[in-house]
Amino acid sequence: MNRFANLYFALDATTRTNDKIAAMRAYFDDAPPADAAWAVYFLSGRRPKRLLSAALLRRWAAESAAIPDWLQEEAYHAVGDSAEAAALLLPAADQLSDRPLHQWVENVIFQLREKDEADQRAAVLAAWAELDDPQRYVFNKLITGGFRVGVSQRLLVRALAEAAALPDATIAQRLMGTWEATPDFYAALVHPDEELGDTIGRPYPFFLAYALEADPATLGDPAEWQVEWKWDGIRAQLIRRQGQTFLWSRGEELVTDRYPEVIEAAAALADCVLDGELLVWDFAADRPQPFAALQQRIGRKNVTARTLADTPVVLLAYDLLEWAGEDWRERPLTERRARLAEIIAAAGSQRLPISTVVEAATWDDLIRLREESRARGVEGFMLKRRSSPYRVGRRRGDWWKWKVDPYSIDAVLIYAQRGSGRRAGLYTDYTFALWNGPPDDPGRELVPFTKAYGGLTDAEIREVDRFITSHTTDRFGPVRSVTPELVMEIAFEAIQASNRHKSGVAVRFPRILRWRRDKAIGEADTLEIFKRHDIAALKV
Ligand SMILES: Nc1ncnc2c1ncn2[C@@H]1O[C@H](COP(=O)(O)OP(=O)(O)OP(=O)(O)O)[C@@H](O)[C@H]1O
Repeated sequence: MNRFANLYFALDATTRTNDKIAAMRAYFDDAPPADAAWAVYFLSGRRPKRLLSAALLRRWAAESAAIPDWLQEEAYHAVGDSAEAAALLLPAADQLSDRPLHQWVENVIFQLREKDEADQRAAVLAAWAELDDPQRYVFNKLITGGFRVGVSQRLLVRALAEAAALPDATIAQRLMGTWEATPDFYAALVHPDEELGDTIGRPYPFFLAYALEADPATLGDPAEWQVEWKWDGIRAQLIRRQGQTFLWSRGEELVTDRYPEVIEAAAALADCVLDGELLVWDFAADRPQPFAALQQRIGRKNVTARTLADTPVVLLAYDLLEWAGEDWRERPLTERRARLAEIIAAAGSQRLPISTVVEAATWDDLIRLREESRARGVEGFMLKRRSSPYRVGRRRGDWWKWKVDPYSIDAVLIYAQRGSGRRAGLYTDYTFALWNGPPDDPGRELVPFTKAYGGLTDAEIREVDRFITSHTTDRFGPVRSVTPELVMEIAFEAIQASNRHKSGVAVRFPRILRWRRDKAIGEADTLEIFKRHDIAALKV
């Protein structure tokens, strides 16, 4: 555990890619395979679900440090993070143990699940007595489900590839799909040639895009690019091998059971692996339904006939990764696309359509066509170099996403709450409101509409924080309501009708674009603005 906590803090201490890779590499060179397997598990973003609430953890820490609740609450507000506050409050450990990571995970952490609260408390107190501050912090994060490390999958892959002296792509693929964090798994992961266990359902790593910020003309001749609509669904890989079908989402979750209509249609496919987008399709209008419709299917394991009828899902295929048992990823896109078209035509299922290629002779034509995106229910274009292979991970150069500009709106800050982590102690969590009537309506009110983050500089955040503490009008638990004075521009990607929100709408990916010091609250937008976007037409 000590070694893993050191790794965690080494990764946290630097933003330099090479230092992060070196820290992981040093860990993998040293750690026993049983520990390395768990490290790979956690570093790749897998983590146990919350086993205990943060509030319980803080209470036990306060009890064992013999401090009153109010002081514990203050400590929490000052630090802004329960795991850290608890780790800091505790008295020094009696006797440090150096039990390896895998024993902590398997014999202590996962065992908490089976215990009642009294036994959990005893186990956690016993653990704290054996751990120093950094280890306690990691332990606390793991049991409260808050463990996050600042390394991307790509860096992890590079560190493992260096440790194993293997190509990055081999490691990336061996990490895909489901696996157990066992010593055997780790040994196979870094083994020079051995294939990992059962590979029939194993997906390929997804190729990801970069956002196109430059003028598209910088990409050269449009004829070299395959242009597709950027669909707003869920990225998925459909695997058809030896009569079996597997469906993986980009989050590396096996979702085969969630979309039975797609799986049924896939029975008509010859052996192949397809990359594509899961979408709820409106067959009458021959266009996708908004993401909100798909959201109703995402978490649902129990798919009823009604659900299938109301939210019919398709896999819109856009690439071919494997054909008749052969890996096709190195072949140029044109070749993959041509074969994909044949495969889709042969399957002949409306559940397995192909992503349309948008034809245009010039970039200007494309700029004009892109204006149709919102009306078509898509997010813009994907540009794919016709000669390119299908690569691993996010690589610049061959796949660009060229999205339509986000919506933006001017809203008024009305509630605030303290943030956590780096900005603990400052009010950084804001709720914004819009007017429910036009400026000449004296009775109009501000209606809360969304939370939004990001977009402000550190100096602005401090300034807003001072404003909030000096303009608080009311408090509800940790939330303060403030005099409506500050106007900020909020961007978002899509709007949905919602009866859960007082404003009647919910927006997707809201974020602060800038502080509009030049606007008074009377100039903020009204809910009316959404009418322009015909939200009533969205089926949610
Ligand atoms: N025609 C298409 N070809 C490839 N990807 C598409 C297409 N239409 C929609 N997509 C989606 O766009 C994403 C491409 O952008 P990126 O690889 O950056 O993923 P992302 O981070 O999920 O992006 P975003 O959040 O912008 O959708 C894919 O993951 C996929 O879900």
